[in-house]
Amino acid sequence: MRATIYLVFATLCYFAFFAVFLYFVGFLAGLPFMPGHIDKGPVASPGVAILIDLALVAMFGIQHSVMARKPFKQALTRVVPQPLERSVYVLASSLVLLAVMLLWHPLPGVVWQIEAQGLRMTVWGIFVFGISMVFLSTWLIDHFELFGLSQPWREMRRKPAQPPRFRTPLFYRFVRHPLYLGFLIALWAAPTMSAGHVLFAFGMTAYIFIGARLEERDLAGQFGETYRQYQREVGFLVHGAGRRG
Ligand SMILES: C[S@@+](CC[C@H](N)C(=O)[O-])C[C@H]1O[C@@H](n2cnc3c(N)ncnc32)[C@H](O)[C@@H]1O
Repeated sequence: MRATIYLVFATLCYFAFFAVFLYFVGFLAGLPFMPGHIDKGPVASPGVAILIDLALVAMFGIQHSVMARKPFKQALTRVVPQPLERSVYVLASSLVLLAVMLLWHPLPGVVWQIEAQGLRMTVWGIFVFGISMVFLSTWLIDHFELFGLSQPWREMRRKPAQPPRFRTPLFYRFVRHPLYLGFLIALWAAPTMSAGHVLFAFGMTAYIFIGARLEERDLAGQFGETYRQYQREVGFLVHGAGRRG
């Protein structure tokens, strides 16, 4: 019964994540039918809007970075059952991302606008490619493990917890962070780029670089020489660039 409740909770967290992820795609794309998006939302003077938006991005970065670290996970499992630790992280991340999007204050002003229809469509194609790369990368690592469903499923089937596995399929043979690369592509591939969109893209780009460095420190600790060898052979975000000697 307890294991079933865990699985139900984890499934709810998973669908919450999925809904927020879809909303994020629409937010970033500025879909006009959305109640709010990167260029539509609460109005404030530019100075106030910038401060609020920077605080939101910082909140996202801090929550992600702190909750993903081992000491926090260990502390969390003192109050949350081990099989639900990942689901709680997924739920917290989804809620924080939702808050960022709902509280986001658009900034007026266009930084660039592509006029040619063909070129606009090409940039939209690149955006879709970036989002697809994010989604596909989750499956390459282990989608259900990453989003906290495998853990309670194993508990229900009375299987032992599995240690993390290091994987390098497909994209991971060319760059160490394809999922983050997909995000970066989607953040910057905009046919019309507003000042607010640039602020969001800059903030998230900074977080991605910091987050990836922290993640690599953990991965090197977990997988030792195997990961350090991978760092020497495979580029950081671009094939052949950012290898660590
Ligand atoms: C949101 S994913 C991002 C993965 C990677 N940074 C990327 O951009 O593709 C973060 C999780 O993936 C795990 N991870 C990163 N690289 C991995 C690899 N090559 N094999 C298995 N797990 C990996 C990390 O330990 C972390 O739990």
